[in-house]
Amino acid sequence: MSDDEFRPKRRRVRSPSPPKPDDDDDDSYVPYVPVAQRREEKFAKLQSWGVRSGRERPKKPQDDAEEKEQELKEEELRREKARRERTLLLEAQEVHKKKAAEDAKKTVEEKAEEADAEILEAIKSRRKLASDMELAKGIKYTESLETSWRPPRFIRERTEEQHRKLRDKYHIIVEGDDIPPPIESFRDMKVPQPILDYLKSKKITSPTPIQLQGIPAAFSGRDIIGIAFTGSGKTLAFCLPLIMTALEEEAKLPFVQGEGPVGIILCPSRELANQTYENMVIWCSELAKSGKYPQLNCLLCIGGISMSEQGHALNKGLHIVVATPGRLIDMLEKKRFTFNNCKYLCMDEADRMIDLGFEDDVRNIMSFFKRQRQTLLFSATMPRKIQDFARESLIKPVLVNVGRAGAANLDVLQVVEYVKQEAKMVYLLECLQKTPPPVIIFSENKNEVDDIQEYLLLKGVEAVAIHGSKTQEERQYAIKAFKSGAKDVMVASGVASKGLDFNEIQHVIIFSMPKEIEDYVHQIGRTGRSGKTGIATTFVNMNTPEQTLLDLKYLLMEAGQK
Ligand SMILES: Nc1ncnc2c1ncn2[C@@H]1O[C@H](COP(=O)(O)OP(=O)(O)OP(=O)(O)O)[C@@H](O)[C@H]1O
Repeated sequence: MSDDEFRPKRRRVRSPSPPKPDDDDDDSYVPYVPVAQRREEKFAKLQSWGVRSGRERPKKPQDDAEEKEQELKEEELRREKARRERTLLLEAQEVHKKKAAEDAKKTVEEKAEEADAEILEAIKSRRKLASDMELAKGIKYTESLETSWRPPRFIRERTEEQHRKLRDKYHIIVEGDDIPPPIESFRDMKVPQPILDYLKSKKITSPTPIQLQGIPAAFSGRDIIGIAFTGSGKTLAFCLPLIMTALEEEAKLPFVQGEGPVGIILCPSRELANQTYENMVIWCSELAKSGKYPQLNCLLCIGGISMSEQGHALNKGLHIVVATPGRLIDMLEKKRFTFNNCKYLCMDEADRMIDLGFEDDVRNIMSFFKRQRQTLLFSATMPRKIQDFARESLIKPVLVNVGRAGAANLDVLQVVEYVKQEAKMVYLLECLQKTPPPVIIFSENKNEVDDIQEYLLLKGVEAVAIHGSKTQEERQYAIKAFKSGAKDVMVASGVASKGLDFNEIQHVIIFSMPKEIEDYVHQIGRTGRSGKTGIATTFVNMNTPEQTLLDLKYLLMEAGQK
């Protein structure tokens, strides 16, 4: 008998099956098995015969079935995990191999340079606006998204010099490569007729400077950083391109339930989201009413409203979502809809979205995108560091700047008054006499907002209040009452009212000066909208920080104010 034939018999000794009686002398060989192991084997054997330790309850057959099922499930999970790990490993190996092949071709200097760039890139990418997936896979898009839109021939035939002259005429500053031409009429931009008719009915007949350059750039599929003073019509500039994209996608293949959205507009506050959503709904219904365009479905995705109210929008193909970050993430995580077909992302008040607290949320939202998107960042103010950062995160962006970023609207007369802290309330009443209503009063502090409202109500002034701690209903009621003219004065905290478009505000009173000058610009921007003039009165005193006063001084000088 050879050695090979001999060994398996030896191993059999350890097997739980009893030795065969006719086994010959091979069986007399019993290798040493440590006590602990023997004990374990004995225990296992007893268990397989159904004997259990006293502490364990006797098992019922259904327990066994459950246990088996559990085991199967665990096994399946283990296998799934192993499969995933193997795929990741293979991918990593593939990337590594490719990189090694590329590296072999490079000189030492090139490699050193690349290493430096990588370190810099790693630092920057911590704050990049790209999705984690893109960052992880090193995906870098270099070309803007293609759209079917082209400017009319007569505009395409104009020279660069003619475009420049037109931009100068409207004080539009642009930066970027191959900038699409400015277009002076909505019709020449090929805006659908039903929307043209609707805009005309609202006395919106020719585009504002930000629209004139921003819309052609956005229609061309370009990423945009759009900066234009408050009340200059930015909303239309970023909503119309999304409508056009949605129409184009719907024409290719109509959306059915579970598909969409095509694009998303992110806003920093519920009120702003609500306002933009309402505009979107009107424009889309004008299109559908005409019978020449399909119905585009919009969803408002903000905290404080129940999703069942919005259920109807999810029962059909979804085209447009207007959202605040928190609720949007919630909906995406719950898979109420996906970004599989989403190719348009616009952030309103983008500087605030990136700078203040929302950054992680924004990055989280980015991680849901599965394909290249067109990204648009709009705001009245855009600090340089955010501009630079945004520029790096976008693809071949076009920067459109109407008036210096952060500059105040020149249609607002800015008055700054020294008012002692304890005299503010009383002076406020006097100040309200400067103009007829409607008037907005801003304070940075929620309690102060409540105190001012209470004081005004006591003095017989019809005032409503809005700040972050009010419920959604209270906030909506206040906005509605003020917009409709039922209330003369709105007292508001800066954050809650940013970007809101109220009709013909005569006077903005800044009861307590915000620390950031950008917030001041947004607040005074509630008046002097769409070409009308307004007054802003700001109270300052010993409590106002010196830096804030200096910023204010430069802003006033720049705006040519006293
Ligand atoms: N081309 C236009 N001609 C006349 N009015 C317009 C035009 N475009 C928009 N408007 C009107 O101007 C007002 C302000 O527009 P919008 O709210 O878009 O300003 P904004 O630039 O977004 O301001 P903010 O920075 O405060 O959010 C709206 O009532 C809008 O209907």
